[in-house]
Amino acid sequence: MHIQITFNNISDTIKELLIAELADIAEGFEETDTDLHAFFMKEKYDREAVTSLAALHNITFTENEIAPQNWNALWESNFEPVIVENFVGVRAFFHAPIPDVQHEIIITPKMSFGTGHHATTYLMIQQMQQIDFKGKTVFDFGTGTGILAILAAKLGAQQITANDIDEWSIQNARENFETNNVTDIRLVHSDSGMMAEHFDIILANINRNVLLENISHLSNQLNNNGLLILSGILREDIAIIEQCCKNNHLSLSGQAEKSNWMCLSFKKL
Ligand SMILES: C[S@@+](CC[C@H](N)C(=O)[O-])C[C@H]1O[C@@H](n2cnc3c(N)ncnc32)[C@H](O)[C@@H]1O
Repeated sequence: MHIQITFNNISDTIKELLIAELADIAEGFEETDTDLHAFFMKEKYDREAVTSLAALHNITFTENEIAPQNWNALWESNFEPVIVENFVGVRAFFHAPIPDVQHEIIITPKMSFGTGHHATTYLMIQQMQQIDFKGKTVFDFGTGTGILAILAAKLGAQQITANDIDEWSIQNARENFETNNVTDIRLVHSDSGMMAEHFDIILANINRNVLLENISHLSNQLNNNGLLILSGILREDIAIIEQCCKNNHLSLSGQAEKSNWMCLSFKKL
């Protein structure tokens, strides 16, 4: 059996926060006008985490055991194309091509995070539009579906490494690299931002705590004048992230916001 949690009567902002906070343990989400349903495999369900999130946001939830779901059918029914300005269009293979965008990315997300729907990915794509990737070495820390690594390849990056803690995401990213004809990206299954190589650009859309734990590794691996683009940060966490970056020779060079989520760019001094 699987578990379905329903968070009742919540705002769109709280829905977005919950989706991001539960992305690592939930198999999928379904939204209605007022509610959010989150689906879990029984062995991955963490009642304590769900209860403390509900208390944090001052909301209620109900919990039901349900028949096993077809997660593929769930994401297919939920996945609408995403367009980031006229720069990038993200769609599934069953959608029609998106006209008038510079780069099209085809994603089969299944259980991984990274379709551009979430503000944190959208902001990363927007920031990537400002950066010259041609001939650059790139590390995509926490690649999920591989969306950012695919975009870096399409923008002309020369050598790309992508990692994820989640074995399922590694398989899914590999599948998406093949679909998008960018198969020379190196994929690593690992649980930290520590790599042996140095990079010109590091992309990291994860969350506050994983970022704080890894900023010193990321900075050590960045070439001088290299760029670190961080997303997955809430507005109230800007100061702590900025201070940690400052302590690690990284100077804030840009920031963007969407739905209370921040994307911060840093330059290695
Ligand atoms: C918010 S998703 C971002 C996915 C994609 N890069 C995007 O921008 O949409 C974060 C990803 O980081 C992975 N992750 C979380 N903690 C990690 C860690 N300590 N080491 C490596 N990957 C991690 C998760 O499995 C998830 O796929």
